Amino acid sequence: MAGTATLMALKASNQAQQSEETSKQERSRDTLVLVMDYLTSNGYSNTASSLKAEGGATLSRYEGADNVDLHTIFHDFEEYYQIKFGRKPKLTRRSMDGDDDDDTKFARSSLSKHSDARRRKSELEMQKRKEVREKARKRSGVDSGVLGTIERKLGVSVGGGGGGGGLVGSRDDMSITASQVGKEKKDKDKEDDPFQVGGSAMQLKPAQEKHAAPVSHDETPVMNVRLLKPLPNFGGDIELRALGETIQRDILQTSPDVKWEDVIDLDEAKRLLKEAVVMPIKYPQLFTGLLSPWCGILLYGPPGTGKTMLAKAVASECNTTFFNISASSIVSKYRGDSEKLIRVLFELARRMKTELLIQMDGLSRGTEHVFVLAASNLPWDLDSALLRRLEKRVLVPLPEKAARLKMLEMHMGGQTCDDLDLDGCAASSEGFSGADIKLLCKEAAMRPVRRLLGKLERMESTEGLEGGVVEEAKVRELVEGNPVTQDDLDKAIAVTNKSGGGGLEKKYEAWAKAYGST
Ligand SMILES: Nc1ncnc2c1ncn2[C@@H]1O[C@H](COP(=O)(O)OP(=O)(O)OP(=O)(O)O)[C@@H](O)[C@H]1O
Repeated sequence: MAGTATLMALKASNQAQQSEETSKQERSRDTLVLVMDYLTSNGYSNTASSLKAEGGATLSRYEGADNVDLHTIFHDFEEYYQIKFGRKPKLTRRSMDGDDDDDTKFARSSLSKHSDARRRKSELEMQKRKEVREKARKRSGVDSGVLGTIERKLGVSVGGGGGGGGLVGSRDDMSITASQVGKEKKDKDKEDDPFQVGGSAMQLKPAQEKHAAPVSHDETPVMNVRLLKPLPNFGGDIELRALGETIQRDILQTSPDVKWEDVIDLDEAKRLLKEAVVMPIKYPQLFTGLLSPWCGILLYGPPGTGKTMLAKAVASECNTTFFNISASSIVSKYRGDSEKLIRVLFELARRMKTELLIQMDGLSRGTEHVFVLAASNLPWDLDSALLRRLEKRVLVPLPEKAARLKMLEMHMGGQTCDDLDLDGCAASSEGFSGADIKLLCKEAAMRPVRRLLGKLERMESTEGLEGGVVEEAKVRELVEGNPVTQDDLDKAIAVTNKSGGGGLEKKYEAWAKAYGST
């Protein structure tokens, strides 16, 4: 029995050793492949060819995967390090024997070829460093083959001891860093505890910011700044935590301060949102059993029609936390990792107890409930499984004439204007979105300012104010004598193009008939 156990233990240890060896080899191969990709995409084609030749057939059979390159790895490592230690990692250091012009020389040599003399010199230096490092490695029993090749081909010095330097830190550097990491980790463990206030600094706001002091009305309006709890540690999964940080950066920590009245028209959408979020918070007793609140609402329609405004109104009205996650932040930043990002998003939303869940508990009668408000310009491209979960789908259309008139009145209300034919403007701005109307008004209001700027410049020179400014009272007087005219408004309509529906109105309506649910 004892003999069998020993045999099995030996076998297991042998297997572990083998798999470690395989991983090491794969890592070396992957490093080379990524370096080769990097060299090729950065114009070091000769070096890349030599590397390929020297790497042999194995290297030719591989190429970098779609969603990874050296640059991304460095970037992600920097982010991870920044999150963990609150500072950027030091990846390079100035070579002791390099002169101050090295950076310029490097830049120049990146564009042109090295001179022979310089190449010989650097080869000699590299050889010297390699020998030093080899000795050190022999002492520590670490293999040097693959890295040695990379160093040579990159022309990068990977120094041993104190005198090294170059693009990549030496292994000696790494081990020093690692031991510092170990030390810092001990000191930081307390800070990194997700349940300790005062932990990971990035996502925490000082407590006193929670109730920002009111400011005078001409300053930024009072924002209800929220105190976010530190991130959970996601069972120690560093990657998930980093994703969590990304999402948390997209959480609006201030109340967006948009009221229902600020959103013109869109009564159907407002009704549904109130029904789904606002009222269940106020009257949870009414929304139980079959009447449990909606879990997801999709707002769809042309760009600039008020979908984001509606979401902000919900967030302000219910004092909920607003995660504004756009498709681009999901797709571009973590290419290929969008599933993970979504998982973290939900994980985070479930754990945001102080702000979100206490509110959401009201909605979900104690179970962890997250309400999803999605917005899309292209609803027909959405996955049907996702659509099914967005129980209510509301079209947010281009504004009708009456709504356009209200928008024009709202924007032009604060301007010094002649008697403007806003009704006529509303009639001739058919097809404009709310955002287009805002642009149109800005353009109209800008025209008198342009005239004024010329006058102000002339005044500066006649009053000997070169470089100085004309008195505020005088500027105000000039503004009052220079209102927005009907001609300004007409010209603004003429130069402002609709960005809205792009002729898709019929398509939105058809989709609304087929899939809409209000
Ligand atoms: N119904 C509306 N009432 C008041 N303002 C509006 C309305 N619709 C649009 N606006 C104006 O247009 C701007 C852009 O609106 P918003 O960001 O809500 O559009 P959106 O539908 O989310 O656009 P996109 O689909 O491109 O993200 C708002 O800041 C606001 O000034």
